[in-house]
Amino acid sequence: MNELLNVNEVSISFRQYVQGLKQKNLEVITDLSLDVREGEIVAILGSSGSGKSLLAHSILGILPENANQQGKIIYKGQLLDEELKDKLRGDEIALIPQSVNFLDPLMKISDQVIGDCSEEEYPQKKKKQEELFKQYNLDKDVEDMYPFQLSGGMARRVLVSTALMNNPKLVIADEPTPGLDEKAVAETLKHLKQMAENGVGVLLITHDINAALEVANRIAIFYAGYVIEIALTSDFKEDGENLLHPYTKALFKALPENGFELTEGHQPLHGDIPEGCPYFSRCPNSLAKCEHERPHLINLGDKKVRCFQYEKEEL
Ligand SMILES: Nc1ncnc2c1ncn2[C@@H]1O[C@H](COP(=O)(O)OP(=O)(O)OP(=O)(O)O)[C@@H](O)[C@H]1O
Ligand code: NI
Repeated sequence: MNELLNVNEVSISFRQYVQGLKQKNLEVITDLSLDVREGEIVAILGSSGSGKSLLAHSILGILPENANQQGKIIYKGQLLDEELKDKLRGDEIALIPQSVNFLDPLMKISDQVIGDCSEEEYPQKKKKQEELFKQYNLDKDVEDMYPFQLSGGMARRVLVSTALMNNPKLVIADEPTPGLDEKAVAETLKHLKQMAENGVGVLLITHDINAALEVANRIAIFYAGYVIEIALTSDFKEDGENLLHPYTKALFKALPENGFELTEGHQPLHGDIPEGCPYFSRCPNSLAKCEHERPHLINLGDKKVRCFQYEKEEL
């Protein structure tokens, strides 16, 4: 599978004013690395507020003004700078937004799915929209409806159709499942799978571990703004023996089918990250150096882990 997206040591922080004119830098994402290949679903699993949407917005080039980004994002071998992001956004790189509020309440559905286009382009775009509606089970009369007339499931299918209008190569789905009933979740996940089968690379942002386990090929686990492990989804099956990081192992044990065995403590918050390994205070097998030294993301081939225990195995 060819590599599509390569996020290389990206950090995102915000300048904040504290006590008058004193500035503080609040780092939300630190040295984040991950890659997505064609036809692959990579899930990013992290708790609320861990910076998942920020990563999506950074890839799309829609970060807020006061954000500061470091590191490199490579798309198909090319540096994804602001100019290229502008060019590809909504085209080769598409977002399935977190909320159906992204739909314009005052605009007819077909017009917003098709988007701005020239008169010459219109017939072809209209044809594509009709094909997508058929594929996603949206009746012809939905075309002339307004968002308030759609059920939740229909609105989600409209968002999926909108993302697919311009045949994207990379789709970023930002928490597409919260608040949906079981059937709608299954349907959304099925759509993501279909995209991947058609060669699209999908970055699935979620805090729903079960959704990630169901469709992803690989799962990147966020902890305190770091990716602490990139695991194969199959590592979460059976007894979880193949998982590497102690946090991922704890997460696995906390799955309902494994008895909700939670570890003590909580994730350090932005701006309060210790100088050493962010998991040090909770880790059952920490080494002396973990307190003051931070491990990098150790490359073990398809899998990666940020933990000194695996240093000797690095490729
Ligand atoms: N414009 C901003 N200025 C300052 N801090 C911000 C700004 N936008 C986001 N943040 C900070 O970044 C953190 C991460 O936000 P983000 O929306 O990426 O989280 P998330 O992982 O997507 O959460 P959720 O699961 O709730 O969607 C927030 O907790 C907030 O502290
Ligand atoms: Ni979010």
